[in-house]
Amino acid sequence: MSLPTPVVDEINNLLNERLSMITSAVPHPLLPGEQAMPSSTKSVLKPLKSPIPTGELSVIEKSKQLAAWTAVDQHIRPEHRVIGIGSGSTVPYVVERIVSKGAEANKDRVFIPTGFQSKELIVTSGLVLGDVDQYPTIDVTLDGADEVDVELNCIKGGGACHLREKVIAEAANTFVLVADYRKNVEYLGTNFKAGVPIEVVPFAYAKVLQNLHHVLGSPNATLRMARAKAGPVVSDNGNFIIDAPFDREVMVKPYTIMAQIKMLTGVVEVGLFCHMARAAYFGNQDGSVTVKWNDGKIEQVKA
Ligand SMILES: O=C[C@H](O)[C@H](O)[C@H](O)COP(=O)(O)O
Repeated sequence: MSLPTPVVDEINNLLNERLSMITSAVPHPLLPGEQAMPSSTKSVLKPLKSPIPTGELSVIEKSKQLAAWTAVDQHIRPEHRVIGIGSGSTVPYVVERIVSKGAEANKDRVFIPTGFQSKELIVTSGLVLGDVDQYPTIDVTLDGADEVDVELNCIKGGGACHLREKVIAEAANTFVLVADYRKNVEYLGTNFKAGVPIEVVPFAYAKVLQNLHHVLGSPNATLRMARAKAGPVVSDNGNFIIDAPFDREVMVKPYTIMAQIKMLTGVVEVGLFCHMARAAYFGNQDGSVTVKWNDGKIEQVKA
């Protein structure tokens, strides 16, 4: 049964009137049970804040900044939504560059930290914080390194963050390293003499040390001690860190020694990242950036 034409017209007029009120944002009396709309539905973007204090940078800091800025410009694309933020002294420049793109560019993005330091960087810059358990797939992760060899294997963990860093690196479709020129070496252990950082559960540290000394050939492996606290460094995961130096003939095959260390019971993670990085960016003293790719290509980028 159809309604008479005057009734249909009446209903249509009422609907059109109500629609024009809504679209022209004219407030209308509330219906029973209806809630008032917020006065504006437009989200207000808070300004972001750079983590880098203003002032002149030393040559090394400038090199870190160049590497970080170039890597951000080349690897964070507008469509990227989930970004991993690594740890160390080069990463603040990564965040600085991301922040410089503005609140609008970053408003739909979430940033995944590799530890306490990067979490603080993300939060204090005004970026949105997420975690890898919410975002197990990351578009791109940018991180520092203690040293990087010709095949882009690297030592990480100088700041005891390598367990989370490896998880965030593995979760990323693209993992990119940023560092200054001192980290660009032929084989690992060239300038970084402290050894391979190894995160161990506290209960097992003495046994792991014994194995490193007598089985794996690192007689000088030591438990990392804290500087402003009595006792050992405790990682963000509540574990201890051992630093294990190895001879050159061992370090030229980092994957082999990484696998051997990882097999020791009590070891949580080893600070050797092998065959993981897509590219490594090294800022140079002359203001250029050396970019090494995982296919062996090397580029020089002028600032
Ligand atoms: O645990 C710390 C991390 O692996 C760092 O990314 C690494 O130590 C490099 O740090 P930096 O950029 O300060 O040399």
